[in-house]
Amino acid sequence: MIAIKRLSTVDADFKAQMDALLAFEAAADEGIERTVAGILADVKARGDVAVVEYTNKFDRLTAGSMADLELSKAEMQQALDGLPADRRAALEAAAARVKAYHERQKLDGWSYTEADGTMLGQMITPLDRVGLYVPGGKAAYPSSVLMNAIPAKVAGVKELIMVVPTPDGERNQLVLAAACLAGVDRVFAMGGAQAVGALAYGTQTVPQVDKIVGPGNAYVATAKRRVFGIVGIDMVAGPSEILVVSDGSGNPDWVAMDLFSQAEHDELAQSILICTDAAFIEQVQASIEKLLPTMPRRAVIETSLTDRGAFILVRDMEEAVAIANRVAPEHLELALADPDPWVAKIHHAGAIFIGHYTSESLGDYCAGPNHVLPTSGSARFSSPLGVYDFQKRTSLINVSKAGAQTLGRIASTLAHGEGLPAHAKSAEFRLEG
Ligand SMILES: NC(=O)c1ccc[n+]([C@@H]2O[C@H](COP(=O)([O-])OP(=O)(O)OC[C@H]3O[C@@H](n4cnc5c(N)ncnc54)[C@H](O)[C@@H]3O)[C@@H](O)[C@H]2O)c1
Ligand SMILES: N[C@H](CO)Cc1c[nH]c[nH+]1
Ligand SMILES: [Zn+2]
Repeated sequence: MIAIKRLSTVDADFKAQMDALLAFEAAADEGIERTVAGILADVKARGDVAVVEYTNKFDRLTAGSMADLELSKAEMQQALDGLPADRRAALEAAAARVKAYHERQKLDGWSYTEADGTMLGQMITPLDRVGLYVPGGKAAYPSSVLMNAIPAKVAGVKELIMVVPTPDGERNQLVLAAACLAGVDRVFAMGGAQAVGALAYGTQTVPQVDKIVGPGNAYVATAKRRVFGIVGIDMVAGPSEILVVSDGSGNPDWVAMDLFSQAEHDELAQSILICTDAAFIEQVQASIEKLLPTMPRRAVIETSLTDRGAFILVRDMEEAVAIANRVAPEHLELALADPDPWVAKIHHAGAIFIGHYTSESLGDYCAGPNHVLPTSGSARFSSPLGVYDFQKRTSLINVSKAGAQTLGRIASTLAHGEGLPAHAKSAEFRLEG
């Protein structure tokens, strides 16, 4: 039997068990921190040479220089042109849906003018150049190309630099086709902390970007955290997570497969079922036993489920919702007979999948919302990747002569209060009489 942790809210030590289940924080692991710090320092010091060395080592390549790692526009176009018709149609359909959703997110500037003629406002500008991290270690992610690039394009970012690891030199054609379709400007076949370092510091070949976005494993998430400040980052989007809230309605096979769908990403992924019905938990366990042997990625799924998965039995839906908010999962499925009343009670989740027909996997590919989502509880303070991540706000202030009289007096008084006389004088010089 696959040994998945069993928790129940009636257990005396339930809170401690929950803390242990969630305490695991791969991106903060000391060993990973040390490795990533070393790689970043080396990339900063030696640029291209270090990036090529680490890429050869971790992705088992034999690149002689950075030129060997940059993909040409022609190669991307060939990948798009060479796609089988069904794949191209699926890619285009997903891209169109993602674009339509994200176009609604675009922020517009605004301004207003006061009675004395003073104008105040906010101007929105796109970022100049962004780095898109597309994961590629354990699986290939053409969908992540679309999720990263389309909102950047909608925002009007001028230059998109994509990095993607190509283990053993395997260049995934769907990934390249997606990059071509989405209008990515340059693509480098590199990943991990070395790719994040190259984008953050710039190298002889890789241009320094203003912001790095996109999901990745614990090395990528740790590297993004460490370069924050030199460049912007979107969020901590690490190993995938799913939390299914069930009332015992629905099909246990569907729930089992939904748990697998995130577990198959990574041994460090986390799949949790919260259920009000003990008998249904047993049915899901039986479905897991039945379905797991059929899964090509069963080894990854089994490790993820046994190391990080859990079944949590709750007394009622109020408890289920409270625990879901405590977990703040990347993906939350409400596998309920009547889900709608519970949606507004969820305050912390990257994305909510409502009702039995909304499998999380539809959101991964083509529903429209972004699949780059906050993990490790960071949905408490972070949002899905969106157009707003690629836009900046700048304040606009145009004070009229009359406005300078009113504001000048207020500013002068406060500046004297702060002991900053130059500030006071600068305002007072503009006062009349
Ligand atoms: N949160 C989200 O929105 C989201 C979306 C898609 C995928 N994901 C997650 O992204 C992750 C993708 O991970 P992946 O591994 O497939 O690809 P990845 O591209 O994130 O990582 C691969 C790279 O990690 C580096 N690396 C691996 N082992 C290393 C080591 N021992 N030392 C130093 N560097 C090392 C290598 O440079 C390698 O190229 C998964 O955890 C998946 O769940 C998250
Ligand atoms: N579930 C991932 C986000 O955690 C996204 C993805 C891409 N492909 C399949 N799944
Ligand atoms: Zn997924």
